[in-house]
Amino acid sequence: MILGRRDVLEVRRLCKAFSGLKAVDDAALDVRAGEIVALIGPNGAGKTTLFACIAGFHKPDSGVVRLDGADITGRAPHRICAAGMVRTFQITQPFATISVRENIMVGAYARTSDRDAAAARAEAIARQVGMGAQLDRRGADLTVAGRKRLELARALATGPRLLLLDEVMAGLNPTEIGEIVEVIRAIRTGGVTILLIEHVMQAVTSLAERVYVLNQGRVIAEGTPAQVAADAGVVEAYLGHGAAARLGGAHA
Ligand SMILES: Nc1ncnc2c1ncn2[C@@H]1O[C@H](COP(=O)(O)OP(=O)(O)OP(=O)(O)O)[C@@H](O)[C@H]1O
Repeated sequence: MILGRRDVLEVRRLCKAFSGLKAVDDAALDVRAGEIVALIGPNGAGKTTLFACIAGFHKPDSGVVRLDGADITGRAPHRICAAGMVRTFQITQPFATISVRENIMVGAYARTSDRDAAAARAEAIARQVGMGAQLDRRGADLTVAGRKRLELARALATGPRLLLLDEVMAGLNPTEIGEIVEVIRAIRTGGVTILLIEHVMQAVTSLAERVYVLNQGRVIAEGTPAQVAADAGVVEAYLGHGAAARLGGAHA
């Protein structure tokens, strides 16, 4: 047992329905200080909705979200950001006509109102995510990989203790995935705790100490990447009813 690792994030009995569809159904999870935790699950499992409820973009129907022990359930995103938690978005939307530097400064203004300080912070963070040479490029001129890095940088510029990453590797090639995995690892080494939604299993396996699996709004498994990959219920959720038996003894 690891002693002394406190919970940064606690989610309990969280529910969110859309017109009767239970997108998140009694979900619970914990993220401890310094961890990288992954949230995985088939398409439509409720991962993004759970993130949105945690970060204040949706008001949950019921349940509790605690950040460092404080109840933040239903608080507005900017207040949650000020409290030290920020999320990125799956669909990246950089400001197209302004530079990478200015895009990152938008995040930095969450911590400072001084323009020079925000610019200096933006430049330091750009270097941290490997965008030091692209500071003057316009948002519109970035590749998919560049937009993903910028999304990460904008979030990081707000100075979070807990960073929620929604599919930052989607659409990237294996080389780009390898590079962003290293960036994420370095962010954690710098003291930021990370919860990430990810479909790229190679990245989940190499980054995450623990994984939660969501299916139809419910957490169906939790454990190390190897433990959840060997879980019959998880195999069923991804591949359909009876899959575990069809795959044979290893998953039965
Ligand atoms: N704003 C909304 N209004 C109505 N239904 C929604 C809304 N957002 C999500 N849903 C539905 O809630 C369910 C969960 O969606 P969600 O996007 O959270 O899943 P996901 O696990 O993030 O999926 P993916 O991996 O495909 O991004 C889906 O059935 C989706 O259609």
